[in-house]
Amino acid sequence: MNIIDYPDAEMLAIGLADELASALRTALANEERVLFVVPGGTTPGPIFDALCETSLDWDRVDVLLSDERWRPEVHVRSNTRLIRERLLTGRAAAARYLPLYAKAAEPEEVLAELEANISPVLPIDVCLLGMGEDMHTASLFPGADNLEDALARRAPILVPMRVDGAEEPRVTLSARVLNGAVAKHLVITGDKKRRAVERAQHMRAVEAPVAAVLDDMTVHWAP
Ligand SMILES: O=C1O[C@H](COP(=O)(O)O)[C@@H](O)[C@H](O)[C@H]1O
Repeated sequence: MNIIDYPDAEMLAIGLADELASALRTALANEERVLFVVPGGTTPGPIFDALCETSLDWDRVDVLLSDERWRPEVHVRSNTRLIRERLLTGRAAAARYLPLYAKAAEPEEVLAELEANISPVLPIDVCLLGMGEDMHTASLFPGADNLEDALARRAPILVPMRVDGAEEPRVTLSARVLNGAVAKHLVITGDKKRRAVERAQHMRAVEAPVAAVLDDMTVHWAP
């Protein structure tokens, strides 16, 4: 992995949005449609704010989350809600959104349907991921029930994930699918996450799931 340091979160948002826009333009120059994977959580909002007014052919971009919390779109914890409010607005409103949630009590009930929607647009062209201080990325959590399936060489596209302490079930892209991306970026802020990603490089993915996606990864960090 390669780490790019920014002086603060504002510079990170501007710099990373520029880098993502440039990666999307390169992909759009070579393909009719491109697949852009984005994280949820608390970190990426300002990056989306900077990116959504960028001039590019958004109507040829498919946007997909790295993972979703099993909540209706209107719920405050829904990652889709974040994407709709902060990324799919302004010029980027022309992009096509591919949901990782469908109305059902449990993700297993609709997993095949969600996968069928994603499968034709793979592989990922540009992938942005986040990471928690516990070294989870997407919804690949240490100690989660299906982590080994999601890390397997022949993993399915989507894996439902439950972990003690999480407020709801999750659905996540598997490590195999994330690693198929042409360009991989990880965004983190703060000293704890910086130390965590550096430690993860020397750990097994079952303990530090982010380790499964660090090959050829560009990490963007600000204090
Ligand atoms: O729960 C999640 O956490 C990670 C990290 O989120 P952050 O709030 O620490 O930035 C995020 O990448 C993932 O998409 C999300 O579902």
